[in-house]
Amino acid sequence: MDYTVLHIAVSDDEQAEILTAELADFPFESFETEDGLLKAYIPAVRLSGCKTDVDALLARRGVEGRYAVIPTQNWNASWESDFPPVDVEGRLRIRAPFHDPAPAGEMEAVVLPRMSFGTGHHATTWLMSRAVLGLGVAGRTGLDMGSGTGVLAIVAAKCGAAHVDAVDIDDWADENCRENVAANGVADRVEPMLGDVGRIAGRRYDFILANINRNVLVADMPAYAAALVPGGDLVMSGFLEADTAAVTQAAAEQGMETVAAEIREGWMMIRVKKKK
Ligand SMILES: C[S@@+](CC[C@H](N)C(=O)[O-])C[C@H]1O[C@@H](n2cnc3c(N)ncnc32)[C@H](O)[C@@H]1O
Repeated sequence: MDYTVLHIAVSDDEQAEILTAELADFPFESFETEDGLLKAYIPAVRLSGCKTDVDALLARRGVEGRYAVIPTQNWNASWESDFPPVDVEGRLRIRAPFHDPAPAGEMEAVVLPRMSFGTGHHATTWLMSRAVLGLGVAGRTGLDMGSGTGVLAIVAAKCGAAHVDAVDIDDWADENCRENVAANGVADRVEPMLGDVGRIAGRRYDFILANINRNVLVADMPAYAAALVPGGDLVMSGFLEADTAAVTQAAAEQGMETVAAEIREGWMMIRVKKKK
């Protein structure tokens, strides 16, 4: 698959973070910032459907973007050289199949090298993964909304969750999630589903994981609250510190109180609980 990379010159990390958060509303799958340059990667076939809106966003923000096509390449080789396994406090290793297995006693999630979000290298995935480790999901039923590679659903299943629905709006992410769920031997407990919040109508969950973005989280909050059992946990990330109030307020309006909040590299993770 060909990818297009959008290059944007940024003045500082804060500007890079704001642009990243806004571009994450489009089907960009991966971001990196290096030497004052933000690079945002999108499957070439998906750019035409959003290029006008992306260009309008760049104009609003007063920055210029340069697009370049990256021909299909061996992402396996690229990952092997570029990405070490991700360590979550010695308790979880998120790795590709070509990395060494985790030491005995350490949990691992194997993510096949593709361009969908959720390799563990992004601060939000790291925060969410660590939250899952401490959530007490064993025997409970959960939802991973915006599942990307499926990494959070896989970690939840490996922590003993009875069943996890893994929902993503992106057909390519859904396909990648299916591969990863099978590769991790959790296909009996993780059910990948293509779609958006409409897919969870009528379903009930003990916990919900949602690493998406501020706008989707706020818009879908009533559906999350309706699907959560009383006393259930909703863990969210994908938004910046400045957006915390908007997300916690939307949760409070649906009868969910904030019980934990953490920040990593400017990105937030909060856990809210539905009142009993
Ligand atoms: C930031 S990634 C998170 C991936 C993974 N859960 C993780 O923690 O690394 C967000 C994912 O949400 C998906 N997404 C975006 N909008 C969505 C929506 N309205 N409903 C479901 N999924 C959505 C994207 O396709 C993307 O795979």
